[in-house]
Amino acid sequence: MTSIQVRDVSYQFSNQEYVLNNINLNVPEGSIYGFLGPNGAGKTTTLRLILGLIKKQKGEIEIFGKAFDKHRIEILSKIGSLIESPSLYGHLTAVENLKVWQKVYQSPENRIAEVLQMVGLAHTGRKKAGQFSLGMKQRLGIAVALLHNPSLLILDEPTNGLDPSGIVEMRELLKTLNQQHGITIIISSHLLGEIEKLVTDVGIINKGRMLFESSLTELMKRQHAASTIYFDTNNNAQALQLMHQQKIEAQIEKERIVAAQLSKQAIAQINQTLVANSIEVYGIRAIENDLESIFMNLTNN
Ligand SMILES: Nc1ncnc2c1ncn2[C@@H]1O[C@H](COP(=O)(O)OP(=O)(O)OP(=O)(O)O)[C@@H](O)[C@H]1O
Repeated sequence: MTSIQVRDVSYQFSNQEYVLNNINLNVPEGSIYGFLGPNGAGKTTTLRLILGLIKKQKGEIEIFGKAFDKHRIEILSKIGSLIESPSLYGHLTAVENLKVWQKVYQSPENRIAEVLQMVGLAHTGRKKAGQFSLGMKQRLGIAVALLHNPSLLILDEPTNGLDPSGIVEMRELLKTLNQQHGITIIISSHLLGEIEKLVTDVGIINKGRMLFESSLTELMKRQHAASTIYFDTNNNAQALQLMHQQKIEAQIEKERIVAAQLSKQAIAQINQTLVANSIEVYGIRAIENDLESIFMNLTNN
C-alpha cells in the first residue's frame, strides 16, 4: 500500500511561474522515502501541500488511500511533521515544551516520557530547550511530532545544519522509528550523501519537476550500470580496435581506454586478448559512479 500518492500536482505562488509542474510521488507504506533536490527545487512547497498548509491548486493528493481534501482531519491526526525549524519555547525544559503540545493534542500525559525516551532526550532534566544543541532541538521537535502517535512522519531537511555526529544520531533515530515503531517517513534533503544510508526509496526533484523515483536498490543498479572500466596499455589504439572487434563499447580518453560496465569474465577475456596480441597491460581499474554524481547528473541536466 502507498502512504502518500501525489498525482499531477502543479503549484504557483500568485501569478508567478509554476514552482511545481505536474509532479507525481509515491511513498510506499513502511518506507523511509528520501525526497531529494537542490535548494529551491520545490521540496518544502510539496511537503506543505501534502500537509494542507498551502492550498492545492491542481492535481490529486491521497494519503493512506484517501483523498486529502475529503478526509483532512482524519488524515492529519495520523501525521507528525517537522517543517523547517521546530517551534520550541527556549525558556522551557523538554518536558515543559512537550506538556504544552500534549494539551493541544490531548494525548495521555505518560506519552511525554515515552516520546522523550524514543528520541533519546529522557535525561535532559532541568536544562532549557534554549541551551540544547541544534541536534537536540531537532530531536525535541520530532518528539513533539510523535506525541499523537502518528503512523507517518513528514520531515523537511531535519539534518540541515547538523554536525556529522548530529547527522548520525538523527539517522539512527529515524531508523529506529521506522523499524521498531513501524512509522513511514518522508524526509527531504539537498544532500544525497546525508541520507543515502538511511532511505529505502528515493524521489529526485529539480526546478519543480520530478526527475526520478525508485527504490534505493533500483538507484544502486543504475549506479552500477553507470560505472566504467579503465584500461592502461602500451598501445591503446590497437587495444581499442581489438575491443571493438569483440563488440565492447569503449573509447580513448586522456591516454587511457574507457569502457562501459563489464562483467569480471569479460574483463579477464579482454585482458587475455590484449596479451595474446602482444599488448602490454599496465592496469585495469573499475570506477563505480557514486550516487552523488548520479544525483548531480540528474539535477544538472
Ligand atoms: N511564499 C513564497 N512566495 C513566492 N515564492 C516562493 C514562496 N515560497 C517558495 N517560493 C519559491 O518556490 C520555489 C520552491 O521553493 P521551495 O522552498 O519549495 O524549495 P526547496 O526545494 O524546499 O528549497 P530549500 O531547500 O531551499 O528550502 C523557489 O523558487 C522559491 O523561491
